[in-house]
Amino acid sequence: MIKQEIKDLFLKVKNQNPLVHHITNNVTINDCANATLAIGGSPVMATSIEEVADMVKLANALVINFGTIDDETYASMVRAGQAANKKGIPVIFDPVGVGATPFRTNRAKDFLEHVNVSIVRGNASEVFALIGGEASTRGVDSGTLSISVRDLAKNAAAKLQTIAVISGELDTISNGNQIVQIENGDILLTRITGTGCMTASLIACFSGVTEDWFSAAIAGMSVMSLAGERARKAIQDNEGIGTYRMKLMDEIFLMDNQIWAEGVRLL
Ligand SMILES: Nc1ncnc2c1ncn2[C@@H]1O[C@H](COP(=O)(O)OP(=O)(O)OP(=O)(O)O)[C@@H](O)[C@H]1O
Ligand SMILES: Cc1ncsc1CCO
Ligand SMILES: [Mg+2]
Repeated sequence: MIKQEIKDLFLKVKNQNPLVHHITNNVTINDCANATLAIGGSPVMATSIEEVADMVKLANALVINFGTIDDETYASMVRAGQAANKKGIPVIFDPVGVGATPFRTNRAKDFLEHVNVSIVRGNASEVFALIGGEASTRGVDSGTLSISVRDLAKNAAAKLQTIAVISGELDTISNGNQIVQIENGDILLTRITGTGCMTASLIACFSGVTEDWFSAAIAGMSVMSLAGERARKAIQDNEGIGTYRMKLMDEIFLMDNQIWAEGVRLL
């Protein structure tokens, strides 16, 4: 059932070319723009508080990523988020590094008080920190956890009234009732920066063309993990993460409903 709905989303993205407004970090911003283009969306990255609300008026989805947050960018994020809520487009929040420093954790909590987030996408320790857990986020990378990822996804979705997407060895998506896990992935995805950030962009593309944001979240997350698995098979033994990064972008570009349906392993 969910699989058929997701299959239909690939063509919708390609036909509708959703505009995804990002306010994101300055490490992986270019990768996010290219991942958006590769799946069939249009990216725009605009940060000034003077224009973010106007840009949201044109957009089909909004990505907010805390990677290199500062006070000025944060104010723009709140303004853009509120404009997106008013318009009814999905807000995808990537709480990068939350749990690592009090500044990030406090700002993330403040953001959730001011903006209705449709989908939270993070690694396990970031999402755990977001719901008040004692997480061990190492900079922007996930640490160990004292709760199962299934419980974490379900609790986070219920507590934050959102869809929770937790990436990891098994990706876990919950809307508070249902839980879907994705078996695909490859450890090399953790050896290049921005695969999580790009996942949020992919989710935004899918959620910009449907009202079924749960399916959109599963679609975006599984495209990254399946593309990562396929990219590993596409590199030679004497090639490393430089080639892998390029192949990953190729596999996102090549992804369609058929490749997806044949390769995805949902639990
Ligand atoms: N142990 C693992 N084995 C296989 N795949 C993994 C593993 N850990 C993460 N992944 C995959 O890596 C991708 C990114 O997830 P990750 O949890 O590393 O995000 P992240 O920490 O937010 O990344 P970034 O901050 O660099 O953007 C996902 O597709 C996920 O399935
Ligand atoms: C490495 C890094 N530092 C801040 S944002 C970012 C990109 C991955 O999240
Ligand atoms: Mg991340």
